[in-house]
Amino acid sequence: MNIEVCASPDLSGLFDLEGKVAVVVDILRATSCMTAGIAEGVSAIRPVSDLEVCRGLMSEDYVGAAERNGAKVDGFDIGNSPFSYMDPEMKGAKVAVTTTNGTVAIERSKSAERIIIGSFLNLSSVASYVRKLGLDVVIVCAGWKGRPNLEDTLFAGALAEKLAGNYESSCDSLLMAKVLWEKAKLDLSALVYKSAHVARLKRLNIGKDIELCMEIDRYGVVPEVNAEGEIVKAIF
Ligand SMILES: O=C(O)[C@H](CS(=O)(=O)O)OP(=O)(O)O
Repeated sequence: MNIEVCASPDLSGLFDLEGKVAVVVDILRATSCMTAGIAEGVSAIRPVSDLEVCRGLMSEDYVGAAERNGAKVDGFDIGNSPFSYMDPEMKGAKVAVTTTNGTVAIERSKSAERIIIGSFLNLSSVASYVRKLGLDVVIVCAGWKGRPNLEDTLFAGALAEKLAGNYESSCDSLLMAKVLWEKAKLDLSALVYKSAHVARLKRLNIGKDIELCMEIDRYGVVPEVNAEGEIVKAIF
Protein backbone atom coordinates (compact mmCIF):
# COMPACT_ATOMS: atom_id res chain seq x y z
CA MET A 1 0.00 0.00 0.00
CA ASN A 2 1.07 3.54 -0.67
CA ILE A 3 0.91 6.54 1.65
CA GLU A 4 1.30 10.22 0.77
CA VAL A 5 0.87 13.57 2.51
CA CYS A 6 -1.03 16.49 1.03
CA ALA A 7 0.39 19.30 3.16
CA SER A 8 -2.43 21.78 2.47
CA PRO A 9 -5.90 21.67 0.86
CA ASP A 10 -4.56 24.03 -1.83
CA LEU A 11 -2.30 21.21 -3.01
CA SER A 12 -5.15 18.68 -3.22
CA GLY A 13 -5.43 19.10 -7.00
CA LEU A 14 -2.01 17.43 -7.28
CA PHE A 15 -3.30 14.22 -5.66
CA ASP A 16 -5.48 11.56 -7.22
CA LEU A 17 -7.76 10.51 -4.35
CA GLU A 18 -9.92 8.11 -6.33
CA GLY A 19 -10.05 4.66 -4.77
CA LYS A 20 -8.01 5.88 -1.78
CA VAL A 21 -8.70 6.73 1.82
CA ALA A 22 -8.24 10.39 2.75
CA VAL A 23 -7.33 10.92 6.39
CA VAL A 24 -8.22 14.56 7.01
CA VAL A 25 -6.42 16.24 9.89
CA ASP A 26 -6.84 19.66 11.49
CA ILE A 27 -5.33 19.24 14.93
CA LEU A 28 -6.11 22.87 15.95
CA ARG A 29 -8.97 22.37 16.17
CA ALA A 30 -11.60 21.11 13.75
CA THR A 31 -10.81 17.38 13.53
CA SER A 32 -9.99 17.25 17.25
CA CYS A 33 -13.49 18.67 17.87
CA MET A 34 -15.05 16.09 15.55
CA THR A 35 -13.21 13.21 17.22
CA ALA A 36 -14.14 14.40 20.73
CA GLY A 37 -17.75 15.03 19.70
CA ILE A 38 -18.33 11.65 18.08
CA ALA A 39 -16.55 9.89 20.99
CA GLU A 40 -18.67 11.72 23.58
CA GLY A 41 -22.00 10.96 21.89
CA VAL A 42 -22.72 13.52 19.15
CA SER A 43 -24.67 11.42 16.64
CA ALA A 44 -23.59 13.06 13.37
CA ILE A 45 -21.61 16.07 12.15
CA ARG A 46 -22.28 17.70 8.78
CA PRO A 47 -19.19 19.60 7.57
CA VAL A 48 -19.85 22.48 5.18
CA SER A 49 -17.41 25.07 3.90
CA ASP A 50 -20.02 27.82 3.42
CA LEU A 51 -21.18 29.90 6.39
CA GLU A 52 -24.68 30.55 5.03
CA VAL A 53 -25.26 26.87 4.18
CA CYS A 54 -24.30 26.09 7.77
CA ARG A 55 -26.70 28.76 9.09
CA GLY A 56 -29.51 27.29 6.97
CA LEU A 57 -29.01 23.85 8.51
CA MET A 58 -29.81 25.29 11.95
CA SER A 59 -33.47 25.43 10.91
CA GLU A 60 -33.28 21.67 10.20
CA ASP A 61 -32.53 20.58 13.75
CA TYR A 62 -28.77 20.88 13.60
CA VAL A 63 -26.73 22.56 16.30
CA GLY A 64 -24.83 25.26 14.41
CA ALA A 65 -21.04 25.39 14.89
CA ALA A 66 -19.15 28.15 13.10
CA GLU A 67 -15.67 29.56 13.44
CA ARG A 68 -13.72 32.07 11.38
CA ASN A 69 -10.19 33.10 12.31
CA GLY A 70 -10.48 31.18 15.53
CA ALA A 71 -13.56 32.95 16.88
CA LYS A 72 -17.17 31.79 17.12
CA VAL A 73 -19.33 33.45 14.49
CA ASP A 74 -22.26 35.52 15.81
CA GLY A 75 -25.62 33.81 15.64
CA PHE A 76 -24.30 30.25 15.91
CA ASP A 77 -24.69 27.93 18.89
CA ILE A 78 -21.03 27.00 19.35
CA GLY A 79 -17.60 27.78 17.91
CA ASN A 80 -14.58 25.51 17.44
CA SER A 81 -13.79 24.29 20.95
CA PRO A 82 -13.64 20.54 21.61
CA PHE A 83 -15.16 21.21 25.03
CA SER A 84 -18.36 22.51 23.39
CA TYR A 85 -18.67 19.20 21.56
CA MET A 86 -18.01 17.27 24.79
CA ASP A 87 -20.84 18.98 26.68
CA PRO A 88 -23.28 16.30 27.99
CA GLU A 89 -26.11 18.29 26.36
CA MET A 90 -24.62 17.42 22.95
CA LYS A 91 -25.25 13.68 23.37
CA GLY A 92 -27.43 12.53 20.47
CA ALA A 93 -27.26 15.94 18.76
CA LYS A 94 -26.53 16.55 15.09
CA VAL A 95 -24.05 19.34 14.39
CA ALA A 96 -23.60 21.38 11.23
CA VAL A 97 -20.09 22.86 11.20
CA THR A 98 -18.02 25.28 9.21
CA THR A 99 -14.45 26.29 10.11
CA THR A 100 -11.65 28.31 8.52
CA ASN A 101 -9.51 25.36 7.42
CA GLY A 102 -10.82 21.98 8.56
CA THR A 103 -14.11 21.83 6.71
CA VAL A 104 -12.37 23.11 3.55
CA ALA A 105 -9.96 20.15 3.73
CA ILE A 106 -12.89 17.72 4.03
CA GLU A 107 -14.63 19.36 1.08
CA ARG A 108 -11.48 19.07 -1.08
CA SER A 109 -11.19 15.36 -0.22
CA LYS A 110 -14.58 14.48 -1.69
CA SER A 111 -13.22 12.38 -4.56
CA ALA A 112 -11.67 9.87 -2.12
CA GLU A 113 -13.21 6.41 -1.70
CA ARG A 114 -13.37 6.95 2.07
CA ILE A 115 -12.86 10.07 4.17
CA ILE A 116 -11.89 9.57 7.78
CA ILE A 117 -11.17 12.10 10.49
CA GLY A 118 -7.79 12.00 12.21
CA SER A 119 -6.39 13.73 15.29
CA PHE A 120 -3.91 12.92 18.04
CA LEU A 121 -6.95 12.08 20.15
CA ASN A 122 -7.64 8.97 18.02
CA LEU A 123 -4.24 8.30 16.41
CA SER A 124 -3.96 4.55 17.09
CA SER A 125 -7.58 3.86 16.14
CA VAL A 126 -7.13 5.70 12.84
CA ALA A 127 -4.04 3.58 12.13
CA SER A 128 -5.93 0.33 12.89
CA TYR A 129 -8.88 1.34 10.72
CA VAL A 130 -6.68 2.44 7.83
CA ARG A 131 -4.82 -0.90 7.98
CA LYS A 132 -8.15 -2.73 7.96
CA LEU A 133 -9.43 -0.79 4.92
CA GLY A 134 -6.31 -1.84 3.01
CA LEU A 135 -6.45 1.09 0.58
CA ASP A 136 -3.78 3.56 -0.47
CA VAL A 137 -3.76 6.55 1.89
CA VAL A 138 -3.46 10.30 1.46
CA ILE A 139 -3.18 12.29 4.69
CA VAL A 140 -4.85 15.60 3.89
CA CYS A 141 -3.59 18.34 6.22
CA ALA A 142 -5.87 21.33 6.73
CA GLY A 143 -2.93 23.67 7.35
CA TRP A 144 -3.78 27.34 7.64
CA LYS A 145 -5.40 29.30 4.81
CA GLY A 146 -3.64 27.26 2.14
CA ARG A 147 -0.28 27.08 3.91
CA PRO A 148 1.18 23.94 5.51
CA ASN A 149 1.39 23.97 9.28
CA LEU A 150 3.39 22.28 11.99
CA GLU A 151 0.80 20.35 13.99
CA ASP A 152 -0.98 18.69 11.06
CA THR A 153 2.39 17.72 9.55
CA LEU A 154 3.39 16.21 12.92
CA PHE A 155 0.22 14.12 12.91
CA ALA A 156 1.12 12.87 9.41
CA GLY A 157 4.50 11.74 10.73
CA ALA A 158 2.90 10.07 13.75
CA LEU A 159 0.41 8.16 11.59
CA ALA A 160 3.16 7.13 9.16
CA GLU A 161 5.13 5.72 12.11
CA LYS A 162 2.09 3.68 13.21
CA LEU A 163 1.62 2.35 9.67
CA ALA A 164 5.30 1.49 9.10
CA GLY A 165 5.71 -2.00 7.69
CA ASN A 166 2.32 -1.99 5.93
CA TYR A 167 2.87 1.05 3.75
CA GLU A 168 5.55 2.38 1.45
CA SER A 169 6.04 5.85 0.01
CA SER A 170 8.13 7.92 -2.33
CA CYS A 171 6.57 11.15 -1.07
CA ASP A 172 9.00 13.77 0.30
CA SER A 173 6.21 15.47 2.28
CA LEU A 174 5.78 12.20 4.15
CA LEU A 175 9.52 11.88 4.72
CA MET A 176 9.61 15.45 6.07
CA ALA A 177 6.67 14.66 8.36
CA LYS A 178 8.37 11.52 9.67
CA VAL A 179 11.66 13.32 10.38
CA LEU A 180 9.79 16.10 12.17
CA TRP A 181 7.73 13.65 14.24
CA GLU A 182 10.84 11.68 15.20
CA LYS A 183 12.39 14.88 16.58
CA ALA A 184 9.25 16.13 18.33
CA LYS A 185 7.50 13.07 19.68
CA LEU A 186 9.10 12.99 23.13
CA ASP A 187 7.84 16.48 23.88
CA LEU A 188 5.13 17.22 21.36
CA SER A 189 3.63 20.20 23.18
CA ALA A 190 6.99 21.99 23.47
CA LEU A 191 7.28 22.22 19.68
CA VAL A 192 3.60 22.84 18.96
CA TYR A 193 3.58 25.73 21.44
CA LYS A 194 6.13 27.43 19.17
CA SER A 195 3.81 27.16 16.15
CA ALA A 196 2.19 30.07 14.35
CA HIS A 197 -1.23 28.55 14.94
CA VAL A 198 -0.82 28.54 18.72
CA ALA A 199 0.42 32.12 18.57
CA ARG A 200 -2.69 33.11 16.59
CA LEU A 201 -5.02 31.29 18.94
CA LYS A 202 -3.38 32.68 22.11
CA ARG A 203 -5.41 35.89 21.93
CA LEU A 204 -8.51 33.69 22.32
CA ASN A 205 -7.32 32.30 25.65
CA ILE A 206 -7.84 28.67 24.69
CA GLY A 207 -4.84 27.02 26.36
CA LYS A 208 -7.10 24.21 27.60
CA ASP A 209 -8.23 23.44 24.05
CA ILE A 210 -4.65 23.26 22.80
CA GLU A 211 -3.64 20.92 25.64
CA LEU A 212 -6.57 18.61 24.91
CA CYS A 213 -5.81 18.54 21.17
CA MET A 214 -2.25 17.33 21.97
CA GLU A 215 -3.47 14.28 23.93
CA ILE A 216 -2.63 11.06 22.17
CA ASP A 217 -5.20 8.24 22.07
CA ARG A 218 -7.70 9.69 24.50
CA TYR A 219 -10.42 8.09 22.36
CA GLY A 220 -10.87 4.82 20.46
CA VAL A 221 -13.27 6.06 17.79
CA VAL A 222 -12.83 6.86 14.11
CA PRO A 223 -15.25 9.42 12.67
CA GLU A 224 -15.95 8.79 8.98
CA VAL A 225 -17.91 10.68 6.30
CA ASN A 226 -20.87 8.53 5.22
CA ALA A 227 -22.75 8.43 1.89
CA GLU A 228 -25.01 11.30 3.05
CA GLY A 229 -22.00 13.53 3.69
CA GLU A 230 -22.29 13.29 7.49
CA ILE A 231 -19.51 12.33 9.84
CA VAL A 232 -20.50 9.38 12.00
CA LYS A 233 -18.71 6.76 14.09
CA ALA A 234 -17.10 4.10 11.86
CA ILE A 235 -17.97 0.53 12.87
CA PHE A 236 -14.95 -1.77 12.71
O1 LIG B 1 -10.41 27.55 15.43
C1 LIG B 1 -9.35 27.05 15.06
O2 LIG B 1 -8.70 26.30 15.78
C2 LIG B 1 -8.79 27.37 13.68
C3 LIG B 1 -8.68 28.84 13.62
S1 LIG B 1 -7.66 29.54 12.43
O3 LIG B 1 -7.15 28.50 11.55
O4 LIG B 1 -6.55 30.22 13.11
O5 LIG B 1 -8.49 30.50 11.71
O6 LIG B 1 -9.62 26.89 12.65
P1 LIG B 1 -9.54 25.42 11.98
O7 LIG B 1 -10.45 25.40 10.79
O8 LIG B 1 -9.98 24.42 13.02
O9 LIG B 1 -8.10 25.23 11.58
